[in-house]
Amino acid sequence: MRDALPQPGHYEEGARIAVLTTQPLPGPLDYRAPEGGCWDGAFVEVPLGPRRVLGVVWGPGEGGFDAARLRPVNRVLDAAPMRAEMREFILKAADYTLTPLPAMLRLATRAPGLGGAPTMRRVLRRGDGAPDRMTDARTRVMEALDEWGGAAVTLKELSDAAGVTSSVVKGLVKAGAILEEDSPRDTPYPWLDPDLPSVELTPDQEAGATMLREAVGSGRYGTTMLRGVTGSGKTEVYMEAVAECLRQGRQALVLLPEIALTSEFLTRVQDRFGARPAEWHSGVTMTERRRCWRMVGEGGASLVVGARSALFLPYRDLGLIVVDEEHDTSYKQEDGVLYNARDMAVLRASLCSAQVVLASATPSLETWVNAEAGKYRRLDLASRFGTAVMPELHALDMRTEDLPGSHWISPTLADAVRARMEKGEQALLFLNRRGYAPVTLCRACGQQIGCDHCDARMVEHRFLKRLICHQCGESKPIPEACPSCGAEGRLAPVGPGVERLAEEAAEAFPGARISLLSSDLFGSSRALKAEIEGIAAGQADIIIGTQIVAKGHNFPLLTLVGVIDADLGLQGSDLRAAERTFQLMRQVAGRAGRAEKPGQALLQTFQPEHAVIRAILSGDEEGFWRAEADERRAAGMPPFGRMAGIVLSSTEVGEVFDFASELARRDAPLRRIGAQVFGPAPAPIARIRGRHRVRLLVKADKGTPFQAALADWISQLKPPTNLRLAVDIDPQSFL
Ligand SMILES: Nc1ncnc2c1ncn2[C@@H]1O[C@H](COP(=O)(O)OP(=O)(O)OP(=O)(O)O)[C@@H](O)[C@H]1O
Ligand SMILES: [Zn+2]
Repeated sequence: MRDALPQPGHYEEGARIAVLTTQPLPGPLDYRAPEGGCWDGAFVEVPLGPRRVLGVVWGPGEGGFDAARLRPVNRVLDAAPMRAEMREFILKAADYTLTPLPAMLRLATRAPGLGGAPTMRRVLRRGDGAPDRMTDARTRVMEALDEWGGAAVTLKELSDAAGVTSSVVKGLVKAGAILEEDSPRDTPYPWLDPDLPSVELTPDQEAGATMLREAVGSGRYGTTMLRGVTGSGKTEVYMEAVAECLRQGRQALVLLPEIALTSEFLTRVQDRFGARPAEWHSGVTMTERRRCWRMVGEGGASLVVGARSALFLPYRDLGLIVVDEEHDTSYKQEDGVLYNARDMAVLRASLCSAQVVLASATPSLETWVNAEAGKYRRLDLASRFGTAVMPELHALDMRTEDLPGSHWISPTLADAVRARMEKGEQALLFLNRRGYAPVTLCRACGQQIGCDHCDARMVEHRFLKRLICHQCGESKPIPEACPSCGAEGRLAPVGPGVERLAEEAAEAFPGARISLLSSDLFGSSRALKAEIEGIAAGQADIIIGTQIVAKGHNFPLLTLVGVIDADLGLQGSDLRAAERTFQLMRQVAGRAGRAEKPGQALLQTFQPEHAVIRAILSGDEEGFWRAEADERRAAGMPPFGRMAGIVLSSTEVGEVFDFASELARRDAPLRRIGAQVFGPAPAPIARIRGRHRVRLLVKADKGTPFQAALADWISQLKPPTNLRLAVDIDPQSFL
C-alpha cells in the first residue's frame, strides 16, 4: 500500500516537487516548482511531452530522476488548492477500489474551465416584461428559464435547452421578458436560512431529528441508518440534520439516485430554507457546473444536491452527507472507476469529521448488518405520516388465473383496476422491462434476433420503431424478413415489455387515460418531469412503468399497484437477487395509498410460496434481513466475507481465456491470505461490443489485507495490449 502523505508544505522556486496528473501514468512525476513557488495541493499546469496537462502538487519530489533534466511547472492555476483531506480521500479511495491514482484524480477535477481566469460573461435572467405574442417556441424558452429557478444561463445554453434558435431568445430579450446582464463568472449561491419555520414534526420524527442534530453538532464522524417506511417523512427528518449543519457553518451534501427526483427535492429545499441549493449532475449546464465546483471550494455553496460524483467536489468544510435511497443500485458506478458512492460517502465523512445519513425504506443488507453490529446508529420511522397507512399486499397466484396467450394482466388484477377507475383513483401497473418485447422470434426458423456485437437479444422498441441492444445500445430498424432464414412476415414478439403492456391495457380498459413511464421514452428530463407532475395532478387513470416509478415519487391519487411479474428478479444466480426483489417490490408497493385513501398492492406470481415472495407479503422486514444475513454469513458471502470480480475482455477469445487461466494458476499471493479464486468462466453476457468477456471471482475472509493481495496477484502478469482487465471490489452486478 502507499505511504502516508508527507507533511504539507511550501516549495521555493526550483525545488523538486511531485505532481500527480490526470494522465494514465503509474503515479506522480517530478517537476520543479515555478517562479513564486507553490504549495501542496496547488492545481498546476505541467509540460508532458509536447503537451500541457492538468495536475496537482502531491508532495516533495521523489528524486531518482536526473535533476538537470527536470522541467518546471508552467503555471499555478487560479483555484483553491486541493485540501490535504481531499488528497487523502483520493489516495484511500484509489487503494480501496484498486484504481490508478490518475483515474481517481480525474473524478475530482471534472470542473469545466478549471484553468481559465475568472471573467465576466453575459447571462440571462427572467425579466418583468411580457412579449405581445407568445409562440410555442417562446413558451418553451420561458419554461426552460423557470426550470433553472433563477440560476444564470447563457444564450447558447438556454436556446439549446429549449430547442430553439438563438433569435427566439433574443426576441424575448427585446420584449423585456428576459434580461441580459454582465455578471462575474462564478457567484456564490444564495444564503440558505436554517431557521425558517419547518413543518411540525411528529414525536417520532422529532426524536429522530434531535438525534441527528446532536450528531451533526458533535463535529465528529458517525453514520446513521435512517430507516422509515415509504412516506414516513425521512426527508423531513434529514432536512433537520441539514439545517443543523448549516447552522454550524459547515457544508452539506445530499445524494439522490436519480436526476428525475432532483426537481421535487429542490422545491422542498426552497420551501424549507428559502432558496435553492447548488446542483451537480449530468443535467446541469457547464456554466453551472463550473460555478458549483468553484463555489464549493471557496465556501460559496452551503448545500449541494447531486449525483454520486458530487462526492468528489472540493468541499471546504463538509459536515454532512445524506445518501437518500441508499440501497439504490445506481450508486454503484459500473463504468470506468468502479466505486460505490454509499461506501465512499462513509470513507469521505470519516476523513473530514462529518456525519453520514443513509436513508431508505429498504436498506441494503450491508447497511442493516452494520447497524445491527452497532457500527452505525439506527433510526426507525415505523408509520406513515398523517392518516396514510401502509398498503395491503396480496399475491395473485397466476397458476389459477385464466389468461389467454400473449396477455399479462390477469382477470383479478383487471377487475381491481376497473374498481379503482370507477372511484376516480389511479392504478399503477409495474413491469421492470423497457421496450415492447424482450425477444423477437422467427416462426419459420426458430432463431431469435440477436445483437451483432453482443451475446444479447435485440429488444423491440415499437415507439422508436427499432430493435435495440440493451448492452451496447446498438439499434436497427425492425426488419420485415428474418435475418437468418429470410422468411418474410414471420417475425413475432415474445414476452412483455412495458410498451406491449400499454397496448394490452388500452384494449382491456377502453377510454382509460394511460401514461407510460419508461426512461427511454422521454427526450429530456423536463419532459419526464412534466409527465410525472401530470400524473400527480390526476391526468392519468393508469400508469404503466419500469423501475423509474418505484423511486420516491408522490402520486396522491394512486391507490392500486399491480406488479405484472413479481418473479422476474428471482431468476438467475445473482447473490443479491432476493434482496433486490424484496427492495423493489416493497418500494413499488409503497407508491400506493400515500394520501388519505388506503392503498393495495397485488403481486402476480407463479410461486406464491417462494420465501422471498412470502417475506414481501408479510412485511416482516427484520425477519427477512435476519434470514438473508444468516444465509450469507453461512456462505461467507458479503458483507460477511470479501469478494472481488475480475472481468477480462478482448476481441480474441483464445487470448482472454489463456490470460485468465494463467492468472488463476498463479494464485500464491491470494493463497497467502487464505483467499480463493473461482473461474475463469465466460461472463453471463459473454460478448459485449465485440469483446469476449471472461470472469474470475475472488473470495476472502473479512479482516484480511484483501486489496493488497489482489494488487500483488494482478501485477504478476502484464496483460497484452488488446486485453482489458477491470477489478470490481464488492461487485453488485455479475454481468
Ligand atoms: N411532520 C410533517 N408535517 C407535514 N407533512 C409531512 C410531515 N412529515 C411528512 N410529511 C409529508 O408526507 C409526505 C411524505 O414525506 P417524505 O417525502 O419526507 O417521506 P419519505 O419517508 O422520504 O418518503 P419516501 O421513502 O417515499 O421517499 C411528504 O409530502 C411530506 O411533506
Ligand atoms: Zn449489443
